[in-house]
Amino acid sequence: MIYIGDNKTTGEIDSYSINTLNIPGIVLMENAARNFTGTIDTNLDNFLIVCGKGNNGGDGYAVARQLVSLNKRVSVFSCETSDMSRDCQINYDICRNLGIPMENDISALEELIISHDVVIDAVFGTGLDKPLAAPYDKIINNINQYGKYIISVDIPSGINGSTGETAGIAVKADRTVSFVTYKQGFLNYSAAEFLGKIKVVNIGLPEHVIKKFSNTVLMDKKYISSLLIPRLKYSHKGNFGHTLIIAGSPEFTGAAVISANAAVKTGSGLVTLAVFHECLNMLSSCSPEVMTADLSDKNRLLDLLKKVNSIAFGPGLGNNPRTLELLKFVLENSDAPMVIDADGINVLAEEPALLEKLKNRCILTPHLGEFSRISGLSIEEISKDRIKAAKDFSKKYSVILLLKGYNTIITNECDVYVNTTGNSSMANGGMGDTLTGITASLISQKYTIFASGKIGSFLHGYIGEKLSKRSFAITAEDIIRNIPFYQKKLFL
Ligand SMILES: NC(=O)C1=CN([C@@H]2O[C@H](COP(=O)(O)OP(=O)(O)OC[C@H]3O[C@@H](n4cnc5c(N)ncnc54)[C@H](OP(=O)(O)O)[C@@H]3O)[C@@H](O)[C@H]2O)[C@H](O)CC1
Ligand SMILES: [K+]
Repeated sequence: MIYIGDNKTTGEIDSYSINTLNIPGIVLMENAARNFTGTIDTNLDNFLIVCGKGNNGGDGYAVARQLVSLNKRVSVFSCETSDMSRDCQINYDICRNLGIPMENDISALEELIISHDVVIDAVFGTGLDKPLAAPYDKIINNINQYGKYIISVDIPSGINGSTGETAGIAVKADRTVSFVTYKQGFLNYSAAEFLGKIKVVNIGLPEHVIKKFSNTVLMDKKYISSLLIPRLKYSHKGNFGHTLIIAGSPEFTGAAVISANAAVKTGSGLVTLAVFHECLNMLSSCSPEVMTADLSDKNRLLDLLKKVNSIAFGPGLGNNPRTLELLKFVLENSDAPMVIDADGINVLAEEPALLEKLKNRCILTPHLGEFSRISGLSIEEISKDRIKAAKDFSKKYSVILLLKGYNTIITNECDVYVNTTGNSSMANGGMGDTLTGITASLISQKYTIFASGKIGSFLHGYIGEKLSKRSFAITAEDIIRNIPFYQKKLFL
């Protein structure tokens, strides 16, 4: 499992390992350097390692030695040769003793970078604490301008590991090999262009140690598979629940159809789509398994509200008083767990008092704009720290919050899960409606609301990613058609 942490987390893990576990810092550094070196393609050669004076630089010197021991050609550029951290000094001295070519004259840097095939950036890691000034601005500019292939140690130098902001300028890495945790700042969209391909490696610490300091996790296939509930041979449709989808309006019948079809394909025993009267004759593209209901028939609706196992509310309903009234009616007459999306969220933003009624029974699935409306925070405020914004909201209202976007966040007040599946081939209308249907369907099948959000977002993005290998744009219909196949794959 990959945990997410900020600069403070690295410091805490470091000091716990050193002071409580009695692992000397130099051992941690050695493990970091060895595991970093292990990720480097064995065909690469001719490395220039650019080292700062802190422990990130120390990692760099240790990597230099590791590479030399693999018979690679290695040179080192030292940004500073005084006032180094203790472990940095030790590894610097070893490099000198081994006779590794070392340079510290900034006027030689450009030529050095040009004459090497790979630059390893070990200037700053989690200790970057101020804007960059000379000579570091020049060093980083040179790396970016002349580096043919750049691998950053822990963090691209110049990026703040906690916030993802740059210190004015930052290394644009082709690869980043990060230690122990995936840095929280990497989730900030502004950091994306600097990171390249990210890999997280351990420094010899068991998972239970890392867990002490982070409750934020990057979901992977193995984790999602561990959440799945196997279907018993003798189960029948009653075991897989009844999902009620309340969605659609004359302009947006598609949203309703998509959610309902996704719920069917995800395996809900029964699915009923409840729409306004004027939409009923527009549902020809609904999968034949979907039952329909007329929202103006209050008795039928009441009956459904009492017996269904989950309710998806919102896609395509319209942001208007009729939707708000309907939401109030649903909340007053049902205790079923709910997925609230799209216009369901928009009307909640108009009447925040209603949020009280969602306590412990609801997952909200806003995109950034919807989240801004319902939380009262600006998009800029949210973007600065999406995890914190999502967690605070979830805590305040006791709801599960699934904040959609590149690196979707799912949180239940204290634990945070980040989903990295999905890509821009899925950036088209109907994707959110699909996720809503999938999530509600999972809840009906006895998954917890939290697990449904996690599995739903992973599965949805996973299908999109797989299909995008052979298709340029992926539609909601493409996703829905492939749900059962990839759901099965997750069980393997
Ligand atoms: N548990 C782990 O994950 C381990 C990580 N390791 C590596 O250690 C670094 C963090 O090392 P640290 O020494 O804390 O910090 P840095 O090396 O990133 O940088 C600190 C030095 O940089 C100077 N600094 C900071 N900002 C600037 C700036 N803008 N301009 C110039 N100089 C700057 C700072 O100087 P000060 O004067 O501010 O003190 C420090 O000298 C982590 O990223 C990993 O790579 C361990 O190796 C193993 C355990
Ligand atoms: K670095």
